[in-house]
Amino acid sequence: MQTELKKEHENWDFSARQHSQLNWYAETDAPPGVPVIDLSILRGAEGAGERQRALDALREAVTKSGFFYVKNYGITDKEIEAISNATRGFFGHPEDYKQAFDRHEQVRGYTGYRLESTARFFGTGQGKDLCMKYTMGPELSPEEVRERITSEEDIASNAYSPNIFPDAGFRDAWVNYYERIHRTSLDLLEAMGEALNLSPESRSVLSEMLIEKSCGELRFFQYPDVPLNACADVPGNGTDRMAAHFDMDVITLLYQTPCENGFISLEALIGDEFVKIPAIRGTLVVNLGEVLRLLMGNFIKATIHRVVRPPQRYHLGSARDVLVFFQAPPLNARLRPLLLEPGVGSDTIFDQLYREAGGIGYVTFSQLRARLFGEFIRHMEVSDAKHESDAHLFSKQ
Ligand SMILES: O=C(O)CCC(=O)C(=O)O
Ligand SMILES: [Fe+2]
Repeated sequence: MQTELKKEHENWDFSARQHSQLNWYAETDAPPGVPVIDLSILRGAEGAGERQRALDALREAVTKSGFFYVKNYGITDKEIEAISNATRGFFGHPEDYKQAFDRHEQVRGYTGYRLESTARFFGTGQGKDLCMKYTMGPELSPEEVRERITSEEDIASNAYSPNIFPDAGFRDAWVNYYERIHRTSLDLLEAMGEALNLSPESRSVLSEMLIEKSCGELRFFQYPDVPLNACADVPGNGTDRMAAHFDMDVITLLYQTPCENGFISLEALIGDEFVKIPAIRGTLVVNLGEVLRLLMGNFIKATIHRVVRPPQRYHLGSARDVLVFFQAPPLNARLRPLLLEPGVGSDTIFDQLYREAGGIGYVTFSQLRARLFGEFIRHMEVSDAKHESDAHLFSKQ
């Protein structure tokens, strides 16, 4: 089944892998300002003193770098391997088989290699995302979807488009991981409310986002080895595998595998420098999204990040997989400003929407989302062809 693609792209590997065997970085490799926070301690495993220290580290991270790692988050290698290996196996099928599961216009199912362009959406740089993708959203009953949809824009948002899976085993692995990672995101948000000393009123606004099922998306990206001719140090080439952007969600939980050759592809803009974020064994990379930054009046950081191509000497063994969960509130969530310490906060798009809402006293996530995405649609007016000018570098390896 896998020979067709393997012939075209000799270095593409879709085999199942045991994650304990990968070439991981260690906890001591975490860059300065990006701490490794133990979720079991935040959940109370080692008493109040240790818990307070973890909360302090969390507060520091979310207000300064906007990036941190979590360990001991309670999802096993077996669960991660189940979703990863099922999806790698799927990607190994011939293109016409995979096309039957392509709903990329609804941000569901299969999205082919170099089909999406983060550069195009954000207006940052040029080129396509150098990976193939698979996506699921929340599994909701028709009634639950009806409750949450309040406008035409909600339907167009595709937040509740139906999921599509190639088979039952694949679905089980995806639904299991979705539920587990969603729970983890809620625990982290709860801890963050505490770490930031939010007022009881604000904690209850936060939990409004927490208690209902989110409209978050779970995506798997497989980035194959970057072809030699497409590497970052070949004159005239772009340098991105996924262009610089911030996430349009509340919180992002990302599991990345290390490149076999030690290259580090993910980078976060901390201060005015892009800092390498290595794949550390047993951790998730967590960053905060634009929605949370707006709700918190700029108090926390929605840090810009990107995925870069290796130089030529690192092209072999530069493949990496990413399993990323974007947590977002339900579209009908009633958002209100989060009250921070006196003197903190600024005039954001959210504050403006809230003022416009007047006596209603809330802004729905649907309204905020429409305004936010509206900001970016204009970049999509730039022709797709502009981002295809280097397509010839990727057709064969
Ligand atoms: O591939 C990665 O490591 C980053 C993915 C990412 O930032 C995103 O999908 O928003
Ligand atoms: Fe991102």
